Amino acid sequence: MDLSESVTNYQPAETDSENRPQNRSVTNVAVLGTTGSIGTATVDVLQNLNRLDPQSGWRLWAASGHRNVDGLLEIVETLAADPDHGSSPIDRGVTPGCNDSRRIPERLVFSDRQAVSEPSALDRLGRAGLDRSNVRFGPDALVDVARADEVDVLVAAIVGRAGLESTVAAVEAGKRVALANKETLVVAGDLVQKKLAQNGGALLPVDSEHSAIFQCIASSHAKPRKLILTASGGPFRSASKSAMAAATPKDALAHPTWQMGPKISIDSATMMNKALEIIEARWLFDVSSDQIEVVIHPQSIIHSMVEFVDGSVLSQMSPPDMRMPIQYALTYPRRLPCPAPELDFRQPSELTLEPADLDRFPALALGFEVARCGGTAGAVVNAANEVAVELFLDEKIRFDQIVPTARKVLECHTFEPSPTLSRLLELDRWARQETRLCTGNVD
Ligand SMILES: NC(=O)C1=CN([C@@H]2O[C@H](COP(=O)(O)OP(=O)(O)OC[C@H]3O[C@@H](n4cnc5c(N)ncnc54)[C@H](OP(=O)(O)O)[C@@H]3O)[C@@H](O)[C@H]2O)C=CC1
Ligand SMILES: CC(=O)[C@@H](O)[C@H](O)COP(=O)(O)O
Ligand SMILES: [Mn+2]
Repeated sequence: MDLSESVTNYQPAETDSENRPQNRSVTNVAVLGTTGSIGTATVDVLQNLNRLDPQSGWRLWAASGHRNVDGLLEIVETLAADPDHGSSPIDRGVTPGCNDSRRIPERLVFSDRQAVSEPSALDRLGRAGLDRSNVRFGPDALVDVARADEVDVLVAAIVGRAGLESTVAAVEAGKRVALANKETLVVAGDLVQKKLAQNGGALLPVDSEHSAIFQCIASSHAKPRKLILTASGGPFRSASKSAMAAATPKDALAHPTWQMGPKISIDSATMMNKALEIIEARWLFDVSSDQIEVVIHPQSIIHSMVEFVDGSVLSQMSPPDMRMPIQYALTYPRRLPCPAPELDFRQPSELTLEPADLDRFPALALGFEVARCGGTAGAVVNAANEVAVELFLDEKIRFDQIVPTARKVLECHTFEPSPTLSRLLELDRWARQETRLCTGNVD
């Protein structure tokens, strides 16, 4: 089944409500990775939708954090004080506000058990109105949330391979998944696509480039001939190789246009982010690697482009603010006012496009190769990259060692074309160990 078709054929929220338990007009959203950059932007979108969406109500039914206990509790406290959160439009019309218990997420997951061991954290949970029975610990609790009957939409906002199992569980349960966690498709795109076809859910892209492509395809109802991914070029777009070799974590984290978590910020600096996005696009839109191009667009206004068979090219533009693609994945096919700023074409501005430098950014060739190979290649490169990024942030390797290390680990592995999920997870563990070994960082 063509995934782009399954995405565009997805039935909108109006028809969903008939099938929901108790005919709820409130959409229950589970945001995994709530404390992160995408997670907090999603909470802002939900609060805004409750103020503006006359057709439905939105509730953060489940939230998760890993280490940032205070951050998660602050989010719970903010929502508990928001009279619109969790209420349906009927509640808002008849009795403004909703009962307090619905403002508080029904499930709170701390995926790192150790993070909540202090008594002060447990006290604060109680003061926020959380019943201890609603709080779960450990990675298995993420999977339970992703499958829960009450969940209408899962926002997959955990960073890295750690987001894989919960995203797969939601796909298996036939949920609408708003996918920020691109690593899921990098590691297991083929398997996820097959599970999606079997279970009838929907995978809606949150990643800005893929949301842009999806918006172009959805509005033209035609199959694309080519996908043109835009890349900002990151903080080292014009840097020399020697400057990149000497780059510190602080230099590399300073993304010119986007505010993002540390791992994706380093990926943008090496352009491994674009490599991961090439692989993500290959699986999400069921195109071959030959149908994908990358072009540098430093302003991050054109989020990507699609070329059709007649040579027409469509692009999607908006300011660099993730709340727009997040909201579209939640409300598709409806468009609603969004808290993100607007473009102002009355101000002088420049939108430029330039070719990518494959020599200074070897990640791009690696991305195309992995997208072409499929099989076990994505899991291995992803794991090696995740470890190499951590090592760079800990100042154990240089910036310019990240991508060559990922390639080296890929070349050390024996390719398998049709791995199972458990085999991919085994290779993920192997590649992490191999990365530490080949960089001399074994504990
Ligand atoms: N930020 C952006 O603008 C964009 C991000 N994306 C993708 O979205 C995903 C999230 O990115 P971003 O929000 O920037 O990342 P952040 O680092 O800001 O947030 C990561 C989230 O994942 C949680 N987390 C970290 N490790 C684990 C783990 N082992 N198990 C469970 N949860 C964990 C963190 O919890 P805690 O903080 O509590 O430890 C946090 O909630 C990534 O896959 C990224 O590539 C895609 C496009 C744009
Ligand atoms: C916001 C988003 O989608 C990021 O993936 C962004 O694309 C990163 O910017 P780069 O283009 O520099 O990788
Ligand atoms: Mn992106």
